[in-house]
Amino acid sequence: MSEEKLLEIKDLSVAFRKNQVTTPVFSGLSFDIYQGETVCLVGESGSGKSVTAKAIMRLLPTDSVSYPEGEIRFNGQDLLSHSEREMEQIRGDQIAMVFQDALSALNPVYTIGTQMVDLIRLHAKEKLSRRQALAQAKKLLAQVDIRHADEVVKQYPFQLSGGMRQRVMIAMALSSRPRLLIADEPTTALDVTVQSNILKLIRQLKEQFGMTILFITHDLGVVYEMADRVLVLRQGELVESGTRDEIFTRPRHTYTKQLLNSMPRIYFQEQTELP
Ligand SMILES: Nc1ncnc2c1ncn2[C@@H]1O[C@H](COP(=O)(O)OP(=O)(O)OP(=O)(O)O)[C@@H](O)[C@H]1O
Repeated sequence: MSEEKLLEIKDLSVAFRKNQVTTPVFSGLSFDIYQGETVCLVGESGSGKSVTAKAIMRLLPTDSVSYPEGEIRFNGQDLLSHSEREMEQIRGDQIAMVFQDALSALNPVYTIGTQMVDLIRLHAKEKLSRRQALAQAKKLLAQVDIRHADEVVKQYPFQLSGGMRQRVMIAMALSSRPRLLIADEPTTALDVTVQSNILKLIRQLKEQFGMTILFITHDLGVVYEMADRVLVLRQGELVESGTRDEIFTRPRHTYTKQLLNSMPRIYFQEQTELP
């Protein structure tokens, strides 16, 4: 991990507006993510994790959200002052996102191959033919351990299992070699074995490509497997942050302790690395 800050969030405030009533999600949220680390943002449902991710990507609905206030600096650039066009480039090339629900993120009427080829050509630095892009798509699928890429590119999203779809989403996210990957509950909908394989894959790809990861989850088991550092969010407030081992062995805040107490103890007894 380096000393260089890749993402700096300073005093970020987001509020939703409905029928002239403004409800804040958080106000004055601040945290940094350093180059090369995996930071897990953890908290119960409704605490503001997804809103944080969407604010970074500037994907919050503009009709119902008060314009986010504060600063979001990515690689030194202030994202909140970027035009939509500049953001499109950042989203495509430098920050990628993987969601929980791959089925709704993929287009149901196009094959995996067509969707990957279009995306790869869109973000390619030089002009690529469809054939060249298809070759790259198959390479990316191999990198996420999909062995029969020749068949998968011809399939539609609904024909793949949940785990396979999530691998495809990860392959698509990697296609532009992003510096930051935001993974929002990417394994929540998967069964335990598939979840564990996908988490392992994300860890391997991070090492291979030197990515920085913001990993959003409500599941402390996943945090334990993934995090270098942990941010604990409660009702829009960052109540505690620390290294993974600090959070798991010396939690300070009552809310963090409650979260840990709600985990099945057997989980941690099975982990051999726990100090
Ligand atoms: N489009 C929206 N309009 C109005 N309020 C919203 C909208 N999106 C989110 N919120 C509110 O913002 C708060 C934070 O939601 P968020 O989705 O970030 O929670 P979360 O921590 O990601 O929870 P979950 O794990 O359930 O997704 C919630 O109170 C939610 O109701």
